[in-house]
Amino acid sequence: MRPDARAWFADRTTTATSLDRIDVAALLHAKHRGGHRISVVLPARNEEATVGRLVADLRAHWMRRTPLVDELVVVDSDSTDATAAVARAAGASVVATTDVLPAHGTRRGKGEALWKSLAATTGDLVVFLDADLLGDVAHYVPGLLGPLLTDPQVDYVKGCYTRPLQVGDVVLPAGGGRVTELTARPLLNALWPELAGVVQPLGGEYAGRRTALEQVPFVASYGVEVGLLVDLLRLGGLASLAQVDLGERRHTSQGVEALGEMAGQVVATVLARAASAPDASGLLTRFRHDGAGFVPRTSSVAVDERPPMGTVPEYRARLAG
Ligand SMILES: O=c1ccn([C@@H]2O[C@H](COP(=O)(O)OP(=O)(O)O)[C@@H](O)[C@H]2O)c(=O)[nH]1
Ligand SMILES: O=C(O)[C@@H](COP(=O)(O)O)O[C@H]1O[C@H](CO)[C@@H](O)[C@H](O)[C@H]1O
Repeated sequence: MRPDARAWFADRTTTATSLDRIDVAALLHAKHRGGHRISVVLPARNEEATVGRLVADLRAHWMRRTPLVDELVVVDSDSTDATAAVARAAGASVVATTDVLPAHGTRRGKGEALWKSLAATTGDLVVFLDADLLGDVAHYVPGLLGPLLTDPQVDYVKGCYTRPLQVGDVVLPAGGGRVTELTARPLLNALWPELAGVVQPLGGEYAGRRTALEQVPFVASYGVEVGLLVDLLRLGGLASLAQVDLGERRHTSQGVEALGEMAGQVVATVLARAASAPDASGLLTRFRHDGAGFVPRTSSVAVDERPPMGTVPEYRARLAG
C-alpha cells in the first residue's frame, strides 16, 4: 500500500464488532451536544423475507430502548413482493421511489433508491443499510455513527467486515464480496491507490453527513457505492473518510450471473470517473451455453446518474421552507 493509504488505514480504521465494544452513552451525548438528527435508510427491492426482522430490531434498539435514531425509512425500490407492507408492519416509514421527486421520474437501481432517500429523510447524519442483512446487525448503526459523531473532520464512514458466502445450504467462512475482490478492488488500487486501505469499498453499510452527500451525484445502479467513494474522496480528501470494523456481514447473496451485470455497472462507473478512461461503450456482453452453443446477451451498464441533491430545486425549496 502507498504510504498515504497505509497511514489512512492505520489512523481511520476503528472497531465496533459488537455492542459491548461501543460506548453508546457517549454517542448519545455527542448526538445531543451536536444537535444532530439521525436517519437510517434501507433501500429494498423484493426483501420481504428479511426487511421486517431488520426493521423491528433496529427500531427496538435505536428508537425505543435508546433514542439514537430519529427516523427509519425503507425505500421501496419497485418491489413486486410484500416488502412495503412487511416493512410498514414492522414500524418503518416506507416511501416508494416513484413517489419521491416524481417530477424527476424514476430510474431503475439501488443508487436511485439511495438518491431519492435524501429527499425523503431529514437527518443531518444518514446511515445506509442493505435490507437483506442476516443475523444480529444492530451494532452496525452506532458503529457507523461513531466517527461522524466524534470527529467533525469525517464526512463518510464505510463499514468493513468479513464476508461469509452462502452457497446453497452451505455457508463458507469467506468468499463473499465477489465483485469487490474480482473487480472493484483491483480497479480502485490501480486508479486511486490512496483508497487501497478501504477494506470493503462496495459494502452496502455506510453513513455520511448530509452536507457532503447532497454535493455528489448518485449513480442510479449498483455503481453507486464505488461512485460515492471516489466522489467523496475528491470532495473532502482521504481525511474526510473513515471505516469501522463491524465484525461479520451475511446477506442473501445473488448468483454470479446477476453479479456479472453488477460488475459491469461498477466498471462503467469507474471508467466514467477515471478521466483517462476510453469512451466506454456502456454495454456488457455475457454468454450462456444453450446446449448447442454460446448465446451472447448484451445489456446496458452505462452510467446513469442523478445530480447532487443539493442542486435540485424542490430539495432546496424544502430546505428553505
Ligand atoms: O434496484 C435495486 C437493487 C437493490 N436494491 C437493494 O439494495 C440492497 C443491495 O442489493 P443486493 O442485495 O441486490 O446486492 P448484493 O448485496 O447482493 O450485492 C438490497 O437491500 C436491495 O434490496 C434496491 O433497493 N434497488
Ligand atoms: O461487495 C460485493 O462484491 C457485492 C456482492 O457481494 P457477494 O459476493 O454477494 O457477497 O456486494 C456489494 O456490492 C454492491 C455494489 O456496490 C452493493 O450495492 C451491495 O450493497 C454490496 O453487498
